[in-house]
Amino acid sequence: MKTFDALFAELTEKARTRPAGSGTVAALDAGVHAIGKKIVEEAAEVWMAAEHESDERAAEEISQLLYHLQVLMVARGLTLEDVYRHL
Ligand SMILES: N=c1c2ncn([C@@H]3O[C@H](COP(=O)(O)OP(=O)(O)OP(=O)(O)O)[C@@H](O)[C@H]3O)c2ncn1[C@@H]1O[C@H](COP(=O)(O)O)[C@@H](O)[C@H]1O
Repeated sequence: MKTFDALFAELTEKARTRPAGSGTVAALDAGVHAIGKKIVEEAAEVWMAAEHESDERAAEEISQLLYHLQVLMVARGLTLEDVYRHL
């Protein structure tokens, strides 16, 4: 099962190697503004799923929000340590 740290390593590598067909590369090319809008959209979907849908759907939406947060971190050049030291 993939962890938060493993996904971040994967996305960092995608940003470095820029493989064809990567949604992450496309998102990074779209920029921080577009990624930020996606985060807001996914956060709303998390809220709605948590309030109205199953545990499975809520977990799925949360995973998507975590993914888009990580894409924003990569876009800004932030590391896991940059975030973890605030936890
Ligand atoms: N975990 C994710 C992940 N979670 C969410 N998403 C993206 O976020 C979107 C969530 O979309 P919604 O369900 O809200 O659907 P949507 O609004 O119709 O989506 P879009 O039209 O906006 O693309 C998905 O379509 C994916 O584009 C993800 N994209 C990739 N990953 C993982 O990231 C890694 C790198 O992926 P690639 O860069 O695509 O190779 C792989 O391990 C993937 O499994």
